[in-house]
Amino acid sequence: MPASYAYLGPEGTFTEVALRTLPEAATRELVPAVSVPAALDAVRNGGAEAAFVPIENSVEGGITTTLDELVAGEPLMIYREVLLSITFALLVRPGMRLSEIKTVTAHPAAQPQVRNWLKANLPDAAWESAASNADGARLVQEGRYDAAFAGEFAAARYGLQALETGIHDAENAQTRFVLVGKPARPAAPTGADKTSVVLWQRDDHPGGLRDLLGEFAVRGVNLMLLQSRPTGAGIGNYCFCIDAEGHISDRRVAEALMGLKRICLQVRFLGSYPRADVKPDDVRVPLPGTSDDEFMTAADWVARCQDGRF
Ligand SMILES: O=C(O)C(=O)Cc1ccccc1
Repeated sequence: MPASYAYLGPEGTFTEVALRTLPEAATRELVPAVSVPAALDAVRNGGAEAAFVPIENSVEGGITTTLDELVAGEPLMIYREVLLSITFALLVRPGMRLSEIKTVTAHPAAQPQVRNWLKANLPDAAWESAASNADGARLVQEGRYDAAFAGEFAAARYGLQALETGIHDAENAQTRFVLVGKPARPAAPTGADKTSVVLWQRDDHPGGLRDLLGEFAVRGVNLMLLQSRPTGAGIGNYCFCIDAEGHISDRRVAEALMGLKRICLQVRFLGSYPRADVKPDDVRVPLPGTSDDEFMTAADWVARCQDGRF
């Protein structure tokens, strides 16, 4: 039996479409999970080799269920990311008219992407959250709700009809998905990589967050995501999920992480993996003084000073 990837199901989610763009998915059994935690649990308990889940969208930011699952529990690591452009279709049972729709459903992350459309077209419809967009389609098929926002491709799978397609409040809305597995050696650097970490401050003091960000800034490491999440220890207690440009094997990234390890209460490494948004050729050159060579030359000079050989 081939190794399996768990994904946010049921069949017909955007997550499944994004997963199928990965070449390695073709050689795995793809197993739908009822939720993001269920998909990640399958990895933690050895039931699946990896899980594929949404983590961020360009309209609302981080998908908090996924971030919170990666922040806590047995450590997991991100190995790949996929970006997918998202537009929604309004799916109904055949024959249902727009004027008859009283309840609509979708994944909570879909709501900010269809809010204006709903206000203009179905201002009185009640919103009900579903475990995923395809699960919303399934619930419409069962007669639980009148309409679901989902991918147009989910219509056939659930015997539904698209009353409207191409629904998107924001142009170019994209969702980012990640392939998550148990910790192991990260993939080799490609030249266009991203490193994800979670940081917990050691103590609360003025400029505390600036101190954390400064570890990246002084080494010329650009940040791509900063999302605070409550630690659960009381109001005002947050950890920080950060995506930085570069790979942990880049000296400037490694040195930034060493700096953070020294000043943070805890640092959780979530992986270094190829960026889906650019190719190695399009990546900016490092700022002056932050290339691997320059870090190595400086380290070599210190070693020579320590030896009295400068
Ligand atoms: O994959 C899906 O269908 C989901 O339910 C997650 C999601 C939610 C909103 C936009 C893209 C993906």
